[in-house]
Amino acid sequence: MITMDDIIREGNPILRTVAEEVPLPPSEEDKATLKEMLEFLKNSQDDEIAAKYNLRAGIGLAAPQIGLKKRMIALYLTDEKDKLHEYALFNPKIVSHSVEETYLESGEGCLSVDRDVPGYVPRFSRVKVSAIDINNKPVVLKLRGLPAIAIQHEIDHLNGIMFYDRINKEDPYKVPEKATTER
Ligand SMILES: OCN(O)CCCc1ccccc1
Ligand code: NI
Repeated sequence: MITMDDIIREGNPILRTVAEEVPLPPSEEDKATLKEMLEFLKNSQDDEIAAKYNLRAGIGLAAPQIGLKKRMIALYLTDEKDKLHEYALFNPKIVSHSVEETYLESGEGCLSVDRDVPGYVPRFSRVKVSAIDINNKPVVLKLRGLPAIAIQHEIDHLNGIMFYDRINKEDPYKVPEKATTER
């Protein structure tokens, strides 16, 4: 199982590389890895398992965070309407997005960043993402709210971008002009 020992921390150059597309159909090994990434998220949100293995709770994970320069991400979270968003995706791509921006009022964190970095992280309010699922089926996701924020955070990891790269350097709490607040 994936534990915090497997999570690459900032300073490791892997987090600053552009990950490679996964050749399709995905190999058994890549499918097993993607399943393990999703399993990690579920474990990290299970109080007992998280305490037993000292896991930090995460709603998303990108393959570079476990040292793999491959375009694979997993998401496991519920949105404000209590809908579960459980995704294990190969080669995700934002195909369109709103002009409108949003940001988490609490700011963002990252399993690869062992420190608080305060400030608003501007994200597109709504995104349309195309990807290949674990069964090699094409999927198109239209997301808003926390799921939209989370998938943008993960796709950023595939492009070597950390959440704090997007915080306004002069004024971290400057509200992005096209923004609505995500609480
Ligand atoms: O890359 C995933 N990860 O570091 C876990 C935290 C993910 C995350 C945290 C806040 C807002 C969006 C996404
Ligand atoms: Ni992260």
